[in-house]
Amino acid sequence: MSQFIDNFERKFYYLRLSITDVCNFRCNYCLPDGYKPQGSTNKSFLSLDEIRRVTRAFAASGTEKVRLTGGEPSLRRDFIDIIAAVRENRAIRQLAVTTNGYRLERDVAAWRDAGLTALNVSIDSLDARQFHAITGQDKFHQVMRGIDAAFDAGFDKVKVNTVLMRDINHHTLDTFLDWIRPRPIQLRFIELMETGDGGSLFRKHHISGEVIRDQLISRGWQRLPRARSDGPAQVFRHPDYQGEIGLIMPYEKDFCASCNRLRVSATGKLHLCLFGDGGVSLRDLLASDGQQQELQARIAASLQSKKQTHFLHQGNTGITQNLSFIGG
Ligand SMILES: Nc1nc2c(ncn2[C@@H]2O[C@H](COP(=O)(O)OP(=O)(O)OP(=O)(O)O)[C@@H](O)[C@H]2O)c(=O)[nH]1
Ligand SMILES: C[S@@+](CC[C@H](N)C(=O)[O-])C[C@H]1O[C@@H](n2cnc3c(N)ncnc32)[C@H](O)[C@@H]1O
Ligand code: SF4
Ligand code: SF4
Repeated sequence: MSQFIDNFERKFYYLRLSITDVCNFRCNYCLPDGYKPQGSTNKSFLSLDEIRRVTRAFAASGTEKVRLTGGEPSLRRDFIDIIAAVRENRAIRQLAVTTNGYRLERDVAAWRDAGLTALNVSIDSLDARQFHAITGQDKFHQVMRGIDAAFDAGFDKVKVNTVLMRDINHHTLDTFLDWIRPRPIQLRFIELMETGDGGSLFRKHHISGEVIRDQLISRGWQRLPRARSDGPAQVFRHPDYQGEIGLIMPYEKDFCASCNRLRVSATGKLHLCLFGDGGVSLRDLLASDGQQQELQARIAASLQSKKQTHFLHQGNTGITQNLSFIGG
C-alpha cells in the first residue's frame, strides 16, 4: 500500500470530503448573506459514483477516516446513499459528518443505520435568541432535539462545535460546562479563523482559546492524548463531568505539525490545506473505476507541494473566502 505522505513526514489518515457547497444557514462568520451559487454556469457536485471512487483511492493509500462536510452535507437528497457508499469500503473504519443539525431530528437514526459512526454538530450558543442571531435560523430547539435523537439512535458520544467569539460567547464557559456535566458531549471551542470574506468580523471577535484553557487547567481539567486519525482538538477531561472540552487553536505554534488530513471539495478538487491556493482537479480521474492507480499517483505527487503550515499569521487566507466552500 502506498501511504500518502508529504515532505515533512506527515502521514494522511483523514479525508475531509465536501459533498455540497449549498447551505440553508447564514452563520455570521461563514455565510452572513446566505449561500449564493458561484459563477454563471451550473457546476455539479460529485456524484455517488465519484464519491465512491475518490474515497476508495484515499483508502487504498492509508485513509481510515472520512468526514462528510459542506456547505450543509445533509441537504443532499442522496445523503443516506452517500454514507452507505463510503462505508462499503471496510478500510474506512470511521465515517463522520459535520452538520448544522437541521436534519438530525428527522434523519439521524437512518444515517446511523446506513453506517455513520460519528457526529459533529455546530452550536455556537445555548441561548435560543443568540443562536438565531448568529445562524440566521430560529432552530435552536430543533437542533437540541436532534442531539437527543442522536443519543436515542445509539451514538454514545456527540461532538459539538462552538466558534469562540469575543463578547459573543467567550464568557459563557460555565453555561457550556453545566450542559455537558451529565452528557457525553465533547464540546469544542474553535478559534475564529480569518477568511477572505471575514476580515472585519475576525478583527472584532477573534480571541485565543487560551482564555478557556487557563480556566480549565485551574479547575483541574486534564489533557488527553491524541490518536493518529483524530482531528486537531486538544481534548480535556474532568472526573466530575461526563462530557469533554476540546480546543481547536490554529493560531498556536506548531498547530500544523500534526496535520493528518487532506480535503476534496464538492467539485472534486484536492486541497492540500484549509487555507491553501487553488486546488488540484481530480475529476477527470473519477470517471471510471479503472483510473484508481492514476488517481492515487496524482494525489501522491501533489502532496509534495503541501506547505508546512498555513499563513494566517501574515493575514494570508489563501483562496478561502469562507469555510463553506471546502467544509472547514
Ligand atoms: N486550520 C485548521 N482548522 C481545522 C482543521 N481541521 C479542522 N479544523 C477546524 O475545526 C473545525 C471542526 O472540525 P470538524 O469538522 O468538527 O472535525 P475535526 O475536529 O477535525 O475532527 P474530529 O476530531 O474527528 O471530530 C473545522 O470546521 C475547522 O474550523 C485543519 O486542518 N486546519
Ligand atoms: C463550514 S461548516 C460545514 C458543516 C456544517 N454546515 C456545519 O456548520 O457544521 C464546518 C465548521 O466550520 C466552522 N467554521 C466556519 N467558519 C469558521 C471560521 N471562520 N472560523 C472557525 N470556524 C469556522 C463551523 O462552525 C462548523 O463547525
Ligand atoms: S458554518 Fe456551516 S451551517 Fe453555518 S453557514 Fe457555514 S456551512 Fe452553513
Ligand atoms: S491549516 Fe493547513 S497545514 Fe495547518 S493543520 Fe490545517 S490543513 Fe493542515
